[in-house]
Amino acid sequence: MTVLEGRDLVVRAGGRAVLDGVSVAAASGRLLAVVGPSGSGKTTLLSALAGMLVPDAGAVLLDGAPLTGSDEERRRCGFVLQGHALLPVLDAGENVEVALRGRGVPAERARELAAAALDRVGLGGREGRLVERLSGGQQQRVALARALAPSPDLLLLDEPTSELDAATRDHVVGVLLEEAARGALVVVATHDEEVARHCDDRVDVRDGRLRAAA
Ligand SMILES: Nc1ncnc2c1ncn2[C@@H]1O[C@H](COP(=O)(O)OP(=O)(O)OP(=O)(O)O)[C@@H](O)[C@H]1O
Repeated sequence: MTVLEGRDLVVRAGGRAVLDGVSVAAASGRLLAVVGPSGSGKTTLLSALAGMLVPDAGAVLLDGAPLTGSDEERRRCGFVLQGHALLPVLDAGENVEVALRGRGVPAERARELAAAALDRVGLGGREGRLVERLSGGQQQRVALARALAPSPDLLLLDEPTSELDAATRDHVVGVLLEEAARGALVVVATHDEEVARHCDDRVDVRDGRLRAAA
């Protein structure tokens, strides 16, 4: 059982607290939605939980121990960040393979796993397409495939469906539920109530604080 916990997180930026004492816990086998409108603090919370942003106060604990930023921690975690951070001059398959090769997966196996991950997100057969030639929604799904492909213990996803039409969004939410069902801990930041509705748990963020669910 994996537990990721943010305790009393405070993040200050631009002269104010953009996270102001937020506590949240996510567990393996469950899909947690972090819900809130634009600017409410979702990205900041996810970045802190991912260990990419050190909070000004509070702590992030993985299985009860503070994050250390170790390679082992990074290997256990898959991310989808806003902006996707794909390599535009590589093709879709290569972008996914990079994450696998970085975890020591041999080249041929990485190719197979990348193709399978792209297929899961509805991009089967598009491995050879240059990322810079893909639509925003397709790029978003390549980023998701890259996060999923190594079967990480934790998946932290910032608005992974924001550029998708309703049918594709629903398909992707189904994939996230499958990931939780295989035992992954999945946190998804979203402003989309349709996404939140399918999640096991939710927290609502407003102006950097948690509030009771809408
Ligand atoms: N480095 C920074 N300097 C100043 N203000 C910041 C900084 N980072 C974030 N903020 C502000 O903190 C607030 C929360 O930002 P955050 O990106 O976490 O919100 P969000 O809920 O993810 O919004 P969106 O869905 O639009 O990405 C916003 O008002 C943002 O302008």
